[in-house]
Amino acid sequence: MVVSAGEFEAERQRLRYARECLARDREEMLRSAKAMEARGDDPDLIAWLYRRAFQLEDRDDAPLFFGRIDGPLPEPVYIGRRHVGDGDDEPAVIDWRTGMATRFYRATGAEPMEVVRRRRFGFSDDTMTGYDDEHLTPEFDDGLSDFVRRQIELAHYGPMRDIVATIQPDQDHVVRRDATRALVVQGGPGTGKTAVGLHRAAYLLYEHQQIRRRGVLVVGPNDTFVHHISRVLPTLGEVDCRHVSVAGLVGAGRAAAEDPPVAALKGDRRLATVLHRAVWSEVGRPTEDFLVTDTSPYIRVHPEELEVLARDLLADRTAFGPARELMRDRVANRVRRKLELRGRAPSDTATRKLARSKQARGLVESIWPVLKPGDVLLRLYSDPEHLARCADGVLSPDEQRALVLAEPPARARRARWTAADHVLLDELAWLLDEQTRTGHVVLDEAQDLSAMQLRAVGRRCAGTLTLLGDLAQQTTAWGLPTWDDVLAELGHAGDVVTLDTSYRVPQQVLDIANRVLAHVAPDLPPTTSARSAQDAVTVLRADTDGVARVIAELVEGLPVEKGGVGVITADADAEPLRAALTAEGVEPVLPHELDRRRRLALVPAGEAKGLEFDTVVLVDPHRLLDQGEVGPRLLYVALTRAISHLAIVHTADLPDLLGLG
Ligand SMILES: Nc1ncnc2c1ncn2[C@@H]1O[C@H](COP(=O)(O)OP(=O)(O)OP(=O)(O)O)[C@@H](O)[C@H]1O
Repeated sequence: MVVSAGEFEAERQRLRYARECLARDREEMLRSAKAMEARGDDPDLIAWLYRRAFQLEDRDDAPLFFGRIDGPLPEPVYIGRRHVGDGDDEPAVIDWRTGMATRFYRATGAEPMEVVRRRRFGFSDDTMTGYDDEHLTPEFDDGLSDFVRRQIELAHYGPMRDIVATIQPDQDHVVRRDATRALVVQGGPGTGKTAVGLHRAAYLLYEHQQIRRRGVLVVGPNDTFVHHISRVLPTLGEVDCRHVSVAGLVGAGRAAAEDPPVAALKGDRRLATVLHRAVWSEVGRPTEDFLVTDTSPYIRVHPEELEVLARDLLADRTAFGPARELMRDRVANRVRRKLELRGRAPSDTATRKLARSKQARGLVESIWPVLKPGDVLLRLYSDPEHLARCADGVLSPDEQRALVLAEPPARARRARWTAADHVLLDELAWLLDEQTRTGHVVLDEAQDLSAMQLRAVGRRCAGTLTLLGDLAQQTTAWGLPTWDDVLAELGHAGDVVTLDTSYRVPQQVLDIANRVLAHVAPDLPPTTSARSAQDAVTVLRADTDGVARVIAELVEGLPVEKGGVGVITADADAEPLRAALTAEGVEPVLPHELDRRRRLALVPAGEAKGLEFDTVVLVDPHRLLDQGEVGPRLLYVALTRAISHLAIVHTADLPDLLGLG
């Protein structure tokens, strides 16, 4: 960074000024909120003011501006994570999501968009350390700037950071794409899909009131990943977002284990039909008259009439629970109509009272029973004849047999539901009752979800979705083969865009990973990297009982500023390796717990997806290939977690697939 002392001081002064403006805005907002509270004004408005005040907090981890452009306006334009007013209706800092800020991200030498100079500021915590200038003349090199490269290679401790200061043009187009249809972002490892998806959520929250009102739901593959990403949106000032794992979404915190083929069957979309039939098959046929005796004259509604009312409701496809309520209203209206035909004029109140009466409730519940998801599912799993009726023409006899429990529990409360069962219970819960939906859903690692899991995500969405994923990284027995299939299950029309430049993984590491890619997904193009580092890969041979020692020496020899180390190993080897590392004095922590003192995390290959580490130690790649059909894909995922360095430690010959022989 070449910096003129006078100009640097002026920029620091500008930052101090922006902070003063922000503090003033925030104080004003808090003062208004308190005054409104004292007056007993609208609680929603007061809550909104407090939320805004939270968003205006001056945070150490998020300096008030990170960039500046000169050219489009007479005065320089400063760009930051949020708008800061100068008290005179002029912005001291503009929000990165405004149209003007687009120029900061997209201007190039060939198409400068009136920008003559782009300035990027460097910070250490909240202290400005310098800046870097790009002069957008036709000779300007649009490749990855040294500044951005340094940002990517900064030591990573703790959870994922936002990339708002360095979003690249290809990524910016995805972030700001309109949300009228669902969007699938397909991209190789490290192309920034997760980062882009989260920034897009922040962008949509800013742009669309409708999404702001209903909030954003971010769904990731597992809790480790959710911890890894959950700081990005709050750092961008967005708090109306819920982060959850796919299992957490359907309440499958603790789930029983299950054979993958049975789990895959339960994830098949045909189960939706079976469940639908199971619920609606519980609607009984009315057999008795509904006789109302507290009217004059008495009124009788015959079973055939009740059946017509029930049939109409069945045709409307209302959720089961609300349909029961509607049935009560319709029965009461039928009584009213009959009274009117006899010259009476029953009031609305009397009709409502009848609809809510014990008698009407009793009648309707005898036709339309109160059901619980667990009872419906348990009946399917424990009553082969009932299952055969509901699965007729949908599941083969063998598939039906695979679902029936050998020793079903007496009650649903005692059932040990598996992860796939929880998805079915969720489907049932939504069939039985309407639930609240979210304004926009971001689904990460979307290639791994079963049809039934996708339905669980899709039905929570009141607007559209952003799906992030990589078909080459699909490692489940139930993932769907194409993005069109995924969109079809979600019930949303959408477009697929591709990101093909990796910012995380150096080219030397990708060269190895791309050989594996040619094996696991020959139809997908190899990913190229924006970064290259000659010493990015080391291969170390170790004795079987010397792996932990080799890793301990590597960590001890690595300067703190080189960041954290993630050891990735076959799932079955994780616990023995954890014990061996602890015995060597380098006890591993969870990825989101990494810091300057605890610099080693251990991750089973099955949980490595979406994570990243400055240095990755991949232990015994041949053991990953032993993990069944998904082995080569797990290897592809594991190889591509490194930001700066990949060390492969092996105790047996390396798989040919790696081309390192
Ligand atoms: N524009 C950028 N500026 C700075 N860093 C970036 C940028 N784009 C990506 N990165 C870095 O690359 C990392 C990878 O991004 P991300 O996890 O979003 O990629 P991904 O495509 O989801 O990868 P994977 O498929 O391997 O999970 C980010 O943590 C970030 O550090």
